[in-house]
Amino acid sequence: MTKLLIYPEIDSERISKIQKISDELSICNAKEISEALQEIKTAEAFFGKITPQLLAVAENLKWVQTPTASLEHYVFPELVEHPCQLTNMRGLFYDVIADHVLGFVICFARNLHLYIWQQTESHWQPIGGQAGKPNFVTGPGQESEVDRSHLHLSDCSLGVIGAGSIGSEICKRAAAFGMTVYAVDPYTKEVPGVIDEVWEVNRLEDLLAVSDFVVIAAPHTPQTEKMFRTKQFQQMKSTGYLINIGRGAIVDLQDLTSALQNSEIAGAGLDVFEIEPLPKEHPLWSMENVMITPHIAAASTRVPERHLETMLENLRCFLAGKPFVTPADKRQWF
Ligand SMILES: NC(=O)C1=CN([C@@H]2O[C@H](COP(=O)(O)OP(=O)(O)OC[C@H]3O[C@@H](n4cnc5c(N)ncnc54)[C@H](O)[C@@H]3O)[C@@H](O)[C@H]2O)C=CC1
Ligand SMILES: O=C(O)C(=O)CO
Repeated sequence: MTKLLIYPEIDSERISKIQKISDELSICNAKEISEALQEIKTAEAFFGKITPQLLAVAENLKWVQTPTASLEHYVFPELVEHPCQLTNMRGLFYDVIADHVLGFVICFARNLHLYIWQQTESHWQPIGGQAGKPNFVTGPGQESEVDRSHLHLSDCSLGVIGAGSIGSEICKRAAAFGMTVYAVDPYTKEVPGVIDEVWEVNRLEDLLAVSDFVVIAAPHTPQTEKMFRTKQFQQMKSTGYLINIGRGAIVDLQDLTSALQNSEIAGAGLDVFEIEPLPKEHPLWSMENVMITPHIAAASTRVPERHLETMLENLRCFLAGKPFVTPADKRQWF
């Protein structure tokens, strides 16, 4: 028998699906920490939030599966040193988060976020153009200078930080809209059919300089923490937009706020924040060039079943002694 401890507890429907994997599996779905502390002594596998307290009494632990893709809240020094293997939930959210990002991009390109502010006041006001009239058509005697307040997406470029499962899907969708696409990543070398050469991370400055939309799709790691400070905002185009669906800790919130207040960048689409929930009094809430979603970019009807399937697939691998489908590096946090 192999013992799997689950803590915090999950619903009985998922438990019965897990149990179907093998008759040789004994599952403990612990409700209370006292029960988890007792049961982890003999468990070989753990699904949930491992803590130093739990790990300290685990005598037989070989595998820990986290319930999230990101690992910053799951990794601690004793776990790094422990011989157990760690798996995460990456690779489940690629399409839905890419859709969310393209939603931000299209709103900014077409000013939909601004028109929604106007709509709340029944205010009919074309943005940009001459005397409030957009000059998408020029006639005799009219000013022919191009009005750049509504962007043509296929003239725009998008740069992604982290071309993993989510990042590469963002690249594919942006390319389908005719955008020029760039990415930096320490491991991914190409995005098939879209980017022949993903740049090394030391070319971040180059990516920031050429991208109209800069998208963070990387994990929070010791290397990415505060990757975006004032210097990086100054390296972006002043007409550029930042979109962050990776992790809040990658962007210094104060520096981002100042960059927006000083018009160093044109706007931001944010799903994740250094402080969550974003405090009610934070100045970002009232900036009309900022779109905020409350860490829900992964919300979707399909994600729960993918979540369970990833867990089951890793469990099958564990029982069969095969390599996991989502192995994670405890030192690198992804
Ligand atoms: N907003 C939300 O609700 C959600 C956010 N996420 C975030 O998205 C992240 C990525 O998820 P997946 O694409 O599924 O993971 P993934 O593991 O497939 O991709 C991560 C990519 O980031 C790259 N990377 C690592 N260090 C980097 C660095 N220093 N600079 C640039 N790239 C770097 C990796 O090489 C990898 O290609 C997660 O770690 C999590 O933080 C994930 C799910 C939901
Ligand atoms: O899995 C993650 O890292 C998430 O942010 C889920 O929303």
